[in-house]
Amino acid sequence: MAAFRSHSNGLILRSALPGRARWDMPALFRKPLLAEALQDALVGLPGFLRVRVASVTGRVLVYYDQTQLTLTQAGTVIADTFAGLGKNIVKTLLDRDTSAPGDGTVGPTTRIHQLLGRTFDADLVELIAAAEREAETTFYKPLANSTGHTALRVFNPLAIGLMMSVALSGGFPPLAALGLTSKYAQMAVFGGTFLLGKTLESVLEDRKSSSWNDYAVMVEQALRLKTFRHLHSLDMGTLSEHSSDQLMNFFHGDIAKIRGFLQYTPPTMWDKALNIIAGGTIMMVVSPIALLLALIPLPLLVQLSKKHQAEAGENFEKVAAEIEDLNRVLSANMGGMATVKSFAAEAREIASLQALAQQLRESESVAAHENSRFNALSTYTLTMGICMPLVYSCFALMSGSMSMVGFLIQTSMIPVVLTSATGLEQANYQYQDAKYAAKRLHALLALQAKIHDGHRALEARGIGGELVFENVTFGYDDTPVLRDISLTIPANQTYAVVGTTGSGKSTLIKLLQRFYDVDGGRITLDGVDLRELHLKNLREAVGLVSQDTYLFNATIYENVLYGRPDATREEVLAACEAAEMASFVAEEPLGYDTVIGERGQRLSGGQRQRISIARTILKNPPIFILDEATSAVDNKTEAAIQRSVNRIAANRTTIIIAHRLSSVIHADQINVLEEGRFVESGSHDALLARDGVYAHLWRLQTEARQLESEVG
Ligand SMILES: Nc1ncnc2c1ncn2[C@@H]1O[C@H](COP(=O)(O)OP(=O)(O)OP(=O)(O)O)[C@@H](O)[C@H]1O
Repeated sequence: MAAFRSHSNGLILRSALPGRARWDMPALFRKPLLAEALQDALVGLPGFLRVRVASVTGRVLVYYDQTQLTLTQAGTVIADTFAGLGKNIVKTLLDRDTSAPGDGTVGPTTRIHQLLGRTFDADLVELIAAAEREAETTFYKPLANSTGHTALRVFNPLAIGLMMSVALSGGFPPLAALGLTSKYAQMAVFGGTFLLGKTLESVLEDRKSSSWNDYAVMVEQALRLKTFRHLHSLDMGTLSEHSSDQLMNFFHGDIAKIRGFLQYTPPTMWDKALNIIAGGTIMMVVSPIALLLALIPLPLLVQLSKKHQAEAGENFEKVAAEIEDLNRVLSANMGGMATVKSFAAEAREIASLQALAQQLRESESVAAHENSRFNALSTYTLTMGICMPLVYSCFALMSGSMSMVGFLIQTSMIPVVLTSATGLEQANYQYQDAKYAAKRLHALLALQAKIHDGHRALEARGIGGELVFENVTFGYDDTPVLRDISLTIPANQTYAVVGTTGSGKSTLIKLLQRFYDVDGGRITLDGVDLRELHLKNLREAVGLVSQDTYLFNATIYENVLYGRPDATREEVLAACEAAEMASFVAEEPLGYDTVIGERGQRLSGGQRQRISIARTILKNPPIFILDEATSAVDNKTEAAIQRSVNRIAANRTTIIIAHRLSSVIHADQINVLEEGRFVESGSHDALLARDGVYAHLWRLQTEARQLESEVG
């Protein structure tokens, strides 16, 4: 579709495909905060499927739903949203944006980023530019080292050509004109310069490699930090859409690929470009005809390269996706080795890995074949490029229209120029790799947290602990999980929630910690809606012990200390004592300094739970939640955990979620949840007297216990 211009609303349409359009928005150019604010405001608007606002290029890219919006409407919404950001916000963001580089003018770095963003992949350039800003680094130093190194690499073959011309002909006339007539003196000058040049070349080669490496590593670190920070800003709902393997792949795969690209491609491309410019200029001075002949195959080479890039890009995406699949299977197998073995499913797993590996091998073979075909063709084309000017120069030398000096310089420059136009495959490979990595990272960084931080601070010490669920309704998707439930938990009371599997008990706790927000109704703490509280304050106020509490591959002591990192050793040991850990810690050869393995796998379920309880005791939150913590332990451990829980619950609001009713009989109130609704509430005795759902469950469990003890 033809691009049209519309200056009236500050947007200039650059390209439009069905459902996808890109506009220039000069007001956003080099205004990262403003761009971010506009992007935040556009994401989630009706009809907007994906939005990317790039300050580096000053462009807005939108994928929109054509059934809801026309192109013109999408443009109008963008302009209106920008206008609706509010003059004060825009001014504040503008001030902050422009204050960053100093004087508010467009600096050379930004200009270069903008140019690069329009020439190369905008996602990639923007990511690198953002990382540069964060790491406070630029590519200037490595670029300067590269330039010096390449200049010397061009000069050195030139010096050899000049030495040969002095040896084979009567000397170098410009030097003779300066009074240096002796061939030996001229040779000494060129030889000395050559030696000096070579020495400097190797010094700069070292500097070039190390400065590009330092730059790439700094960008990588900044990207890693940015991604890590962003992941932590996302809510559980958004995070649960990605597997942990996918999340790890952003760090191990994508960010590492961008570093690999920066270490190799820019220095290589810059090196080659300078070689072509410097060598081409020298050839032009010596013989423009020879240069023209050398350039004849270039259009063909460009065509070949374009075709190759398109095919390589497709192959590349396919291979990358297949590697991801393969890694996912590998990682799932490594994590679930015990399950695979217990189902004797090794052969099945090996077969599925083999099938994926075979598919990957075939795709890689297609990609490699395409690469080698391109290499062979481009080398052949270049050889033709070397032959033609060489033959011409020989004729010119024989006919006397080219001097020996000119001939030797010419022949030393032809390979410099033409070899620089080849060997781009690896650089292109790295570029494609980084381009797709940047695309994935951009999609991740564009995800918006659905949970927004509140503005009210609440000191943990000042919290009373009254919790109220008021007509709360919630569903993970369209299916409701909690249906209009209401419950008041007075401060310092212990309330239990019991009910069948899937009735929504854990969901209540997730809402309480604002991992998700309620769809309807509200939850209050001391009368304040949770959505108004600072998330950090809220989560500091809640201590959760659940079956899947994460334990780190560190010592027992360090795992408990995680509850309050500034606690003293005495406080940690007191928390461990309150959690009745002494007996099992004493059996460990290194006591509290025993490393417990990944996720605490060297310990039993009951031992892990006691560490988790000690961690929460150390945290000392005003609200304590126990989610299914005793379901997987024996009676003795359950009794130990129960004693610890009673100690914690004594002076704080406590919610116990349990299947085993024996662990909740002392609760001030027991609430029975069925299909997202509270169906019974009361004390243990009151509920037994009522002879409803709870009494039925109690009888079932009591009979089961009796049977167990008789069999035992
Ligand atoms: N992240 C999620 N995404 C989608 N659905 C979910 C998610 N977590 C839970 N559910 C669904 O919500 C319902 C309630 O789950 P919840 O974990 O709250 O139940 P529960 O009462 O704690 O069950 P259990 O006693 O087995 O732990 C279930 O149907 C479950 O499948």
